[in-house]
Amino acid sequence: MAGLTGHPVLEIGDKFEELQNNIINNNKNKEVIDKARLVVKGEENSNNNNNNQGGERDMAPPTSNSLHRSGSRPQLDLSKAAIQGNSEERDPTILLPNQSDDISHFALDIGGSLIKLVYFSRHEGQSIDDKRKKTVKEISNGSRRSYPILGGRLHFVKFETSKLNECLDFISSKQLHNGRIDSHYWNSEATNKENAVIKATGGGAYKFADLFKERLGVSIDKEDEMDCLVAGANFLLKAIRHEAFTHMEGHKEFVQIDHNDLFPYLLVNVGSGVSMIKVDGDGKFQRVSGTNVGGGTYWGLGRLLTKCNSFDELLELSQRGDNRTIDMLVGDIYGGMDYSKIGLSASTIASSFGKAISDKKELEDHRPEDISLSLLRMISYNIGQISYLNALRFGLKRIFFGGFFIRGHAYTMDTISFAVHFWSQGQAQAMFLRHEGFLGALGAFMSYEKLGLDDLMVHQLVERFPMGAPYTGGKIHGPPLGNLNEKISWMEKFVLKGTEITAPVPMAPPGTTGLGGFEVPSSKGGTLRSDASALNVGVLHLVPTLEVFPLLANPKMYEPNTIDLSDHCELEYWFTVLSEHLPDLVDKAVASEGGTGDAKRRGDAFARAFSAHLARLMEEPAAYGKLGLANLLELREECLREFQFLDAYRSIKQRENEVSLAVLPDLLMELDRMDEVW
Ligand SMILES: Nc1ncnc2c1ncn2[C@@H]1O[C@H](COP(=O)(O)OP(=O)(O)OP(=O)(O)O)[C@@H](O)[C@H]1O
Ligand SMILES: CC(C)(CO)[C@@H](O)C(=O)NCCC(=O)O
Repeated sequence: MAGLTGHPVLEIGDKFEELQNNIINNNKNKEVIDKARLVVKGEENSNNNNNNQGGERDMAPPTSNSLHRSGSRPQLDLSKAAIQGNSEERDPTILLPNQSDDISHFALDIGGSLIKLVYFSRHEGQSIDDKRKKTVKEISNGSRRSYPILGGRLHFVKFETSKLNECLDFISSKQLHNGRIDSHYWNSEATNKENAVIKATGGGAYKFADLFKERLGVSIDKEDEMDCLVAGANFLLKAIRHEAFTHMEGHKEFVQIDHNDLFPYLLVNVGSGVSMIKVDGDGKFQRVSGTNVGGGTYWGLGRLLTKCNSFDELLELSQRGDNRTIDMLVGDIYGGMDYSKIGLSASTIASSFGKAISDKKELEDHRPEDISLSLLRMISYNIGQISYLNALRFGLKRIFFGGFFIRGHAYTMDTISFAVHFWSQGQAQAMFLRHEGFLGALGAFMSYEKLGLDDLMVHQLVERFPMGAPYTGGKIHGPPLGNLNEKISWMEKFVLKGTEITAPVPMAPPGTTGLGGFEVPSSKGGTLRSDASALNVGVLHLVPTLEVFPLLANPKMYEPNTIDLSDHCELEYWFTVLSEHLPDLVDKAVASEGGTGDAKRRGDAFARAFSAHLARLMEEPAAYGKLGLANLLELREECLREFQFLDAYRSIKQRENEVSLAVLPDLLMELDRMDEVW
């Protein structure tokens, strides 16, 4: 890996004030000030009057509008990216030598029902004092420029649009609108909100523009919703390994997309309303249809009919429902018989809600559970059917479904898949996306001129799940836990609650009777699991320098996970191995941190977090996407890192090193004494 040898390592800001003064005195423009803040380490001269050290530099008062506030948007330039220093390091610093500007930090999709937010953060621990925080110098045309080192994560968060204030508070609390989360140490002017512009799409980008200006002092740069949906979908399908999956009769299967054979496809975004878009390439698409019977209809009508207080409650109700009490089946009409001549079984729904009339029952005579299921089935099936008809119109074989109505919900996906399969007689395929509801927000995020994200390859994005993931089923994302202590107390709190905490369970596959007849979905647990923002979607780590082994015949299709845990025997075996080994690993981790009381507390919290992940995955192996042994081991490492165990085997290594060093002189002498034999 190219290590940029020969380029001196620079540090930020040491000569900022001095340069700034010079520049201001020289009446240069504000852009120069921004660039001048990145100064060569070791070249600080004695005239440097800047007393600021380390983090204090961040507090430098805003003096001008930063580059990323200007009309020309920032870029994340991944060209010539390389690892800085020792490439053997576990978490080596990534250099983006051609990265000059700050990058954008967040983008929004403000829909009729939900607000989706995607934001970027630098790798944890790269604080102002971090040794890894460096810049590189490049001399071109005789002028010196320095560049910050990037590498970071994409986070996904959602809020209800009716609770816009929660979203504004979140943005405020993380200072996203000030760009502070990442850029502050090389761009303190970011606190100047004047001219700050954020990208947003969805109707709310128009509707709430004034509110954003009022509350956060930022202007909204509106991006077209369809453009964003398509850009987001294309990015996910190309850059994320196993983003798409099929879901038939309770069985989930991840699909590896061939980049050269992606287009054309039909994208169906099931939000409050439904958009159907024929996608022919990057930026090449046509909205070919839509329907106003969508997620908003299910939630709106369902709320009126069942008095549910939340979408999740309504969805949960459906799990205990029996639609046969309310739907009119073919068998109800044909005296229990199939109408096989036209391919309809007795259990096929002939008319959704049809029995509500013939039984002459009032609303209160029906169980809310049955109403919810019937409604869910009606809407999902209808969407599947219309989608297929549009695919047929344009000869498309693949249909990708996104939007938060899907919500990773087994019954919804099975119903849509069934409709597509049934009407196309198996010729078309319904596929779902793990980042289902975030297409638009991702598209808006990527619309900051050129971020370089679209150039990322599958192996350069690694998805990780935070320690809280197994616990947060069904909840809309709240403010994240800030520091280590908060994380530990959070884990302790859950243990205190004891039996109330159960690992999330999947919804059992619905029974099907073929030919369109659906039986009651059976449910293992009373609670709806797998919330899309908290569980199915992790944090995407951008590792732009990762390269696959160059001699691979087909790097794009290379699968690093040689042990596939979708095989149940493998799964059980490895889960047992990892669970049994856990106490020993905790002991080693605690010892690696000196065995202090604090280390023990962190060790306990780690064990709890990792056990919760294991329990979650044992019940739903695909909860975090396709699962291989390598993912599981990486998950364990990530958990250790979350509780600040950098190397659980450190003390063992130390001991072994000491012992080795003690015998080294003797060994060398012995080698010296040996005759050279060639
Ligand atoms: N917690 C939730 N609260 C409300 N609706 C939810 C929730 N979770 C899932 N949904 C479903 O997701 C739908 C909204 O999906 P999505 O966020 O993709 O669309 P939107 O952008 O709000 O709508 P549109 O694109 O039509 O403006 C809702 O109509 C509802 O069916
Ligand atoms: C109006 C939008 C695009 C807003 O996201 C969406 O809700 C939608 O596609 N509704 C369906 C409208 C129709 O085509 O009938």
